[in-house]
Amino acid sequence: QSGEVAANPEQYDESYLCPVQVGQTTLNLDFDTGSADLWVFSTLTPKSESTGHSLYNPSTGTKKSGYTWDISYGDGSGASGTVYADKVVVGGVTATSQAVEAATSVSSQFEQDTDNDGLLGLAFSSINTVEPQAQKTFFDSVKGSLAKPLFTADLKKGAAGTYDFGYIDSSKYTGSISYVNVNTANGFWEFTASGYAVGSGSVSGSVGDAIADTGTTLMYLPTTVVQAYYNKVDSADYDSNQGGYTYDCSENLPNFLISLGGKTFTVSGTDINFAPVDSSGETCFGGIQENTGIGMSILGDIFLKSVFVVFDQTQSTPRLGFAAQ
Ligand SMILES: O=C(CCCl)NNC1=[NH+]CCN1
Repeated sequence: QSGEVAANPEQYDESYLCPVQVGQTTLNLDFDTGSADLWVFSTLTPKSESTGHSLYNPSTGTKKSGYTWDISYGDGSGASGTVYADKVVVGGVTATSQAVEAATSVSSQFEQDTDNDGLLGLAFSSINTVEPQAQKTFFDSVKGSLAKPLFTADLKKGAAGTYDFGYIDSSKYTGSISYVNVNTANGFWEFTASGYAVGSGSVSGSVGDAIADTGTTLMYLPTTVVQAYYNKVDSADYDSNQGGYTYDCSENLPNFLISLGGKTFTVSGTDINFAPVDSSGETCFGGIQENTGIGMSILGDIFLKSVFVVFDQTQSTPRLGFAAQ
C-alpha cells in the first residue's frame, strides 16, 4: 500500500497537524519524527483537560490490559495513559491493529492547543514509552506492506504540505536527493551535518550531530554557529526572559546554509523569522536558537519547510535523503 496525507500548519507554523482515522474517529495529529508514541486525546482524558479537542473512544478498540505509557518531550510538555489496539488509517494506509495510546493526563501545552488531538510518532520504536513492552510506531506497523519502506515529509511555510508513505513523489522536489546514513542508537533519525554559512559567507566548520525532527518547531544548533548567525543581525540580542535570541521584527534576517550529504541547502532568512514575542509585533523570536543542554542539534520545522526529506528504511542502515523543494 501507499498514501498521502496533508500536513496543515498551525499559527506561525508552530506545528503541523494531519487528519488520521483512529478507530471510528478522525483526529488531527502532530506527526513527530522526534518521538515514537502514537497518543491521542480520548474519552478517558479528564474533561478539564480535553475541552475543545476531538476524542478517541476506546470502546472501538481492544484494551491492552496492564499496559501504560508516559512521555516527556524536549520542550517540557508531556502526557500519559493506557493502551488499546485499534485500526489507524493515514492517507489510505491502514494499520489494522495499531497500538493507540489513550491519554488519561496531558500537560498544559497540549491542553491549550485545542487544534492538536495527539501525536503520531515516527522515530524508531526503540524509544516508544509503553510498559511493560514497547509498541511499534505506525510506520513500523505498516512498513512491510508499503510499496517501499520509506516515508517523505514536504512541509511548507504557512501552507499545507504533505507526508507520503511508501513512495517518493519526484514532483515534490528539485534537483537530486542527497543521502546521509542514520545512527539509530538513540532512537532518532540522527546523522552528522557538515559545514554551514551565514548569508553570503562561504560554507565552513561543522554543525555535527543532529536529528531531523518534525515535532520540534525551531532549529537548535551549536552556540558557535548561532552566535555567528546573530552577529549578522544588527538588532539581535540574547534575551534570557524570552529564553533565546530576539531582534527587531523590521530587520531582514540573513539566509542560513547547511551542507548535508555533500549538498548545500539554504534556509531563507524569511523562514528563520519565527514570530513576534508579543502582540506589539516590535520584537521577534528567531527560528535559530542554541542547542545548549540538548546534547545534539535539532533540525526542526524551520529547516524542514525548506527541503523535501526522505525517511528511508529500504536498506539495512536507515538513511535520510534531502532535496531542495
Ligand atoms: O521531543 C522532541 C525533541 C527530541 Cl530531542 N521532539 N518532539 C516533540 N514533540 C512535541 C514537542 N517536541
